[in-house]
Amino acid sequence: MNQSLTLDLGKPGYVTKRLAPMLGNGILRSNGIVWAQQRKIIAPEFFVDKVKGMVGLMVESAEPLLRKWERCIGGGVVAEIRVDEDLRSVSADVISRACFGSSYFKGKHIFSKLRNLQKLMSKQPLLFGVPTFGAKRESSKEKDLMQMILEGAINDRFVVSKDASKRFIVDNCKNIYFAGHESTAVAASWCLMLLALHPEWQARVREEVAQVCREGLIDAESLTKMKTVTMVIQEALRLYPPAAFVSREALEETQIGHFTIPKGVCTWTLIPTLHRDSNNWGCDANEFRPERFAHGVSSACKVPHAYIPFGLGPRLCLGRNFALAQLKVVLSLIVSKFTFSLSPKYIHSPAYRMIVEPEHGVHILVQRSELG
Ligand code: HEM
Repeated sequence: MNQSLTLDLGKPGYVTKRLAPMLGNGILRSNGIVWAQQRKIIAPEFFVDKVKGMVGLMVESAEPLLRKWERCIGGGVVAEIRVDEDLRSVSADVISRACFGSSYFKGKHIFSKLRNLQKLMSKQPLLFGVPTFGAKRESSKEKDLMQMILEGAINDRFVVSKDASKRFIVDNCKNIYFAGHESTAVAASWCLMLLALHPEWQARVREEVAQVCREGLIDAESLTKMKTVTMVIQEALRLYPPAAFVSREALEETQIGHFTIPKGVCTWTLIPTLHRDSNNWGCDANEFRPERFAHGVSSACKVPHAYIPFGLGPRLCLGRNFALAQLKVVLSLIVSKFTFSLSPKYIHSPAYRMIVEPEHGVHILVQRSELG
């Protein structure tokens, strides 16, 4: 279903209607030719080369978290920290700086309003996902993502009037924030939970980061060398994929393989079910074993197409490279500065809401690492 190229399969009406006040007509809820056009304009801004240029700002965005945790430990040995909100702030800051050229901390009131809106909406069983946009970075000559996307929109024959390009930009700012902020933060929380539970993998990650980051410097080149970190992230996204499902509606009668899907019928792909299928992953499907990804996804399971934390096919996540880079930066910084274990306060309860999140948060006990 997800691999089908037909524009006759789209986001279901019942989902898009509810998300309309939050997402306007942006890429997440649009279908058909309107979606194809938006994708064409936005996609190039998330290509690997563009993301490489954002690693520096990802590191900058994570620094306040490191300083905060340092302060929490203070003169003591160990501090108990609930990581979720701190990771959400990092994620919001990264996306805000990268896309909108402004700092999360400056636009905090906008974020909290949008988060409240998302909290309300996540009480309804929907898909995954929250939004913002802010003022332009005053002094920077660099173009931020949104400026480039806006230029793409203005130069595009489909987005003709000034009003249409304004609408396009505002709606897609919300969409990118919605799609990227929460999901990446939650993925980072799950990674920390699993690393807290598996000190042997924490040690391996710490060792790798020390080896690949010369003088402790994390840059685009060092990220490409982080094999262990990548395996840990892949395994965390397998066990706790932030997007619980992808859904499609047949906008017209559609043929998929031997099946004829009548117009108006909705289909769902349940990602956690695929990711824990022992027929595909083996009898240890429910266990945390990052080494299964040592030779890539294709060797980790029988049917690699059933590993879809970022979806599959034409609507594959646009922010995949962005999210993976951010996760590597955040994890490698935290693991190189701190050692941590799960706090007795942690209650394991993955909640299947708009995204699969730890219902009671992730509490860890943090100490300064000897390397940090
Ligand atoms: C770990 C983090 C993330 C996960 C697990 C994730 C997951 C997904 C999934 C499963 C889809 C496909 C939805 C579908 O087929 O219906 C998707 C789409 C999308 N994602 Fe992500 N995502 C993440 C991070 C991001 C980030 C950081 C951004 C942007 C900066 C982003 C932007 C988008 C956009 C724009 C789409 C819609 C693509 C389209 O409909 O053409 N995502 N994401």
